[in-house]
Amino acid sequence: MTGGVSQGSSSMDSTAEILEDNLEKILKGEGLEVREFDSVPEQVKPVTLRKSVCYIVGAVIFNSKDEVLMVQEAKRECYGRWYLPAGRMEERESILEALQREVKEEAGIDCQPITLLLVQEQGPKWVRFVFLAEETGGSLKTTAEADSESLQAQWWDRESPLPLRGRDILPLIDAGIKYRRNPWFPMLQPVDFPCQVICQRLFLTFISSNGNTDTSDEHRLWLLMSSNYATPHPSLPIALSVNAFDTIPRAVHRLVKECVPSSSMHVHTCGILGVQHNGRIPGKTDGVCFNTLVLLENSEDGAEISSPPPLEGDAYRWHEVTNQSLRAKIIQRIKEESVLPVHSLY
Ligand SMILES: C[C@@](O)(CCOP(=O)(O)OP(=O)(O)O)CC(=O)O
Ligand SMILES: [Mg+2]
Repeated sequence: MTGGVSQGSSSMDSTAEILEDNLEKILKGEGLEVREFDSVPEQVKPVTLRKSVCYIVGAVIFNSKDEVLMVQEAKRECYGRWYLPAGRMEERESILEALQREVKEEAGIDCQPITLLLVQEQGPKWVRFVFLAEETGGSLKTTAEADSESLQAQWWDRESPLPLRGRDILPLIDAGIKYRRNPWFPMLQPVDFPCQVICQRLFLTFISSNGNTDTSDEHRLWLLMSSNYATPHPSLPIALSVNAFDTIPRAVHRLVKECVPSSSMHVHTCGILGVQHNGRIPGKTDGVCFNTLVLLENSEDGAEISSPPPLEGDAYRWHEVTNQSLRAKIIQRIKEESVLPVHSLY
């Protein structure tokens, strides 16, 4: 969260307004600067592409006959087998530039992203950004154009037999079909914000449960806020991935464990609201900030809970969202799971 610090009641309103504006931005998939590490640069080791982090992009592209674009691999270890156009990001690339480069190199096709479809991760050492994209030009790579990137590209009807490099692409294709039939979350593109680490900005919510009623306007909703003084305004907490295997849920659980002593709480990582990356300066902006929607639930079924669990220490506090429209939006995203899925492969 950015902006000046203000004092007094009127400025309290401006603080609340700025906070609500920032929450709305995150909900819309927009980005916010990550300023939390500005005051403690020594505590944070920037990540470096292809050394401490590896990002992969993959494209699910359909033609008018609902066939999916596939490329035949030229690599020795998977020679002649078929896969989605996919590959590792290179230095100074944005995520979208990597997507378009890989599809062009491997399939000969120009493409535009429709939306991020899925993020798969095993911690910073392996993060795969899967896109639903559409063909905008170029021409299918033929065997006469075979090179080290691929042997050729073809449209696959998804039924005829095809020797695959890996069956891991089948659920990715299914996700593309499902999204085209029923876009269950708003289209989402990465946004250009520099970040030196891999972290999650937690949109961590707690919803009061008053027994059995299910009308959203009867629920109260709180967000966990950080009292981090490096940022001029109340800000959402940032969970840092601290090693190569630190997946998003692990980093989230660790932060919650730090501040919520209550053991009857279940932490549900709902999914991703936004992806912030820049990548322009190797070793300085190779990080990604995932704006992540998390729900803290009381694990005792049916318990009537009217307020969030107490917090340990003063690093965090609960902020009740009293703006009814904003509250309803947040509750709707949670109930409908209307977020970019993140599959954390342990
Ligand atoms: C890494 C994959 O998702 C496939 C994409 O990477 P490539 O092996 O095709 O890399 P490039 O040579 O850059 O195209 C498979 C995996 O196991 O991670
Ligand atoms: Mg590849």
